[in-house]
Amino acid sequence: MKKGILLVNLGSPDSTKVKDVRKYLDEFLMDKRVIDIPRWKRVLLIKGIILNTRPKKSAKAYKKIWWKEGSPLVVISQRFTKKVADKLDIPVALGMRYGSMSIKKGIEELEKKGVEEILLVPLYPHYAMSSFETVVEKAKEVNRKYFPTIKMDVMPVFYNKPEYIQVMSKVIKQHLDNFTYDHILFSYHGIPERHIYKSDPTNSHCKIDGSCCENHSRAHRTCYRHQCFETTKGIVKALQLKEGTYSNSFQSRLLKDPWLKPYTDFELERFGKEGVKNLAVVTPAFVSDCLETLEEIAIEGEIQFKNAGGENYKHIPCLNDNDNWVDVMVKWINEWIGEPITL
Ligand SMILES: C=CC1=C(C)c2cc3[nH]c(cc4nc(cc5[nH]c(cc1n2)c(C)c5CCC(=O)O)C(CCC(=O)O)=C4C)c(C)c3C=C
Ligand SMILES: [Fe+2]
Ligand SMILES: [Fe+2]
Repeated sequence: MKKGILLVNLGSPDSTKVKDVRKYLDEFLMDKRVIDIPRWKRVLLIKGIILNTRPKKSAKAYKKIWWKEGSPLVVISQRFTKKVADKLDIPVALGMRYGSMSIKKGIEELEKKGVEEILLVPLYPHYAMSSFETVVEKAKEVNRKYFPTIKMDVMPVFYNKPEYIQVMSKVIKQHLDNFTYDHILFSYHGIPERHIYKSDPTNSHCKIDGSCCENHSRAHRTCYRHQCFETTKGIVKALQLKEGTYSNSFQSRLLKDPWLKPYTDFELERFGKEGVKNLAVVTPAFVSDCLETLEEIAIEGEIQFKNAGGENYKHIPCLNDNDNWVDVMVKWINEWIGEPITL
């Protein structure tokens, strides 16, 4: 069977125009795995309230970080895809969960090249129903509906894989060589606490307390909080970071329900007030820089920290199209080519 690879990232609006941002947010926020409330309520909330104000605010934020080639997330994902493709003998395509570069177009591209078996690679290190799961479910739906003869495998999450920890640690180390830090903040994209309970297959393990994420459980296969903590632990071990010089937080909240804590913006302010002078922030939930890292962390985060008394601030870039990261992805793909994953 002829094999091919489909890399999938989140996607961005087509431009920074309010109408394009509204179209993108409409698709994104109407996803039942992102805003997980009954459909009629989602329609009222998203189409009736959020889409009246959020697109203007988000468009303003996108304008601050947009590149002349387009959205950083899309451009970086394209560069990464090209580098991966150049190192493989099989077709590699890129699709996005939301926006015009759809998963369907990605599969079509592979089908035209005669691909009969696809490895789907969600470009998320951690499992969340609003990231990894929605990509897999969408790809399966498109697969069943439009390409029923194509076989599809899924690359699992890689939050604790030694190669990912190693490449992340190397990038962090390189960026810290010329930055003397007092503290490193590991800021992960947040999710509503409710999503953690919903993704717990045991219905009883996850309590979002001080210990559940430490106690072994099969719930951790789908526990975003546990997986984020494991990524931090792996990097801390690899870089031999000292206790008390690092911590975790969760960013990018939307709406009023409780999200995973502590919240990044509150932590940035607290650090500034409590006398941390030199702060480095790393964002391991994102493999590519995007609105949430370039605007929320690199621009707004620095302002929040310095306004509270901090002095020096550094956002460590994501893996992006780093050559070592490309090699890691190529290694994992080659392992699949040799021995397909059966889920
Ligand atoms: C309930 C809302 C949201 C959940 C849950 C959520 C989870 C989640 N998101 C990412 C990765 C990214 N999100 C990005 C942007 C973004 N996220 C939300 C909302 C939720 N995300 C919104 C509304 C937006 C759009 C911008 C805005 O209006 O704030 C991005 C950046 C996209 C870009 O174009 O650069 C990424 C990447 C993950 C990994 C995740 C769950 C773990
Ligand atoms: Fe998000
Ligand atoms: Fe837990």
